[in-house]
Amino acid sequence: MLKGKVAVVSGSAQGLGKSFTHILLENGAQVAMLDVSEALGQELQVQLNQQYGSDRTQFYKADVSSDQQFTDVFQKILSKFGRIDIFCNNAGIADEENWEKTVSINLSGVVRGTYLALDHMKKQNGGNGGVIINVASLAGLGPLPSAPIYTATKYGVVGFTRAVSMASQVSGYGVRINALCPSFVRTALIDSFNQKEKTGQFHSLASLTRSLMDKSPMIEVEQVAKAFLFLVKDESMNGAAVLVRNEGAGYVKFPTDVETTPISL
Ligand SMILES: NC(=O)C1=CN([C@@H]2O[C@H](COP(=O)(O)OP(=O)(O)OC[C@H]3O[C@@H](n4cnc5c(N)ncnc54)[C@H](O)[C@@H]3O)[C@@H](O)[C@H]2O)C=CC1
Ligand SMILES: CCCCCC(=O)CC/C=C/C=C/C=C/[C@@H](O)[C@@H](O)CCCC(=O)O
Repeated sequence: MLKGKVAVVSGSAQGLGKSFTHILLENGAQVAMLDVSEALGQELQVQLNQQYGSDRTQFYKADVSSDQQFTDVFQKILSKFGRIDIFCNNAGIADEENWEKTVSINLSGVVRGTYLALDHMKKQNGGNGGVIINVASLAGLGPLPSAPIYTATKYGVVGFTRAVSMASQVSGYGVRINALCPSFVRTALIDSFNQKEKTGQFHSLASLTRSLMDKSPMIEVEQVAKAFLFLVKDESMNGAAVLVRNEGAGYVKFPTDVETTPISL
């Protein structure tokens, strides 16, 4: 049970973030929801108040690519709930045309959220420790050719998570940091690969993405939420990247030595 724990989930107004919010509430936590979409966030807040009671959730509008907005909302959450134990950097987009925006949200937003959370949670600052979950993707483990920028941000999230989790452990922060890497999930974001204004110069590769989808059948948000909860609860998990596919979930075995084929120079 997570009773007495306070969680923050970014990008929680719909899709995966909404399912993470539900599973946290079902397990007893209080949840601060953060999203750039005020309409969807407020609508969800009303539903959750009816389902779980009015003291369990609070919605905050913020854009994770804005340092000012993220920091201000973080302070508001602390003022209301008094503590943060679980922090999920989930907000993300797939926009190859406006690629700098994709980097600002998918990678810089995750770094920003992780550092804000670490600063509050770490035992050296009087915090209680806790867990941070960064939402990457299968595209952070193997390339999605139609989306080089999306792929780069997700590789970045996996690399950042692995390094900062080690830094946290070695520094004795008492904060575990893990990455969640789902395959294709049935959410609004998945339509991005069909939209010319999002795919930009690689629109012609939509059929390649479709064939990858045929190989990795679509999963439902509830399947990913179970893996999310596992990473929240299992105290042995730090620096892990958990891949969630239709056939099941598992943590990635990264090589300790990089194998190379020699070349003559
Ligand atoms: N749907 C999929 O197939 C997969 C998604 N993911 C990742 O999961 C995460 C969630 O994606 P989905 O739920 O599928 O997408 P979604 O589009 O259903 O939900 C994303 C949410 O993030 C919010 N958001 C977008 N930009 C934001 C910003 N700048 N600041 C705050 N909130 C913002 C949106 O308003 C929306 O509510 C993303 O990081 C995505 O890359 C990873 C693997 C597979
Ligand atoms: C732009 C559309 C939104 C995409 C949202 C996702 O994050 C979906 C996840 C997609 C990733 C696909 C990656 C494919 C990788 C392949 O190169 C290959 O390495 C995958 C190997 C398959 C496996 O081991 O399951």
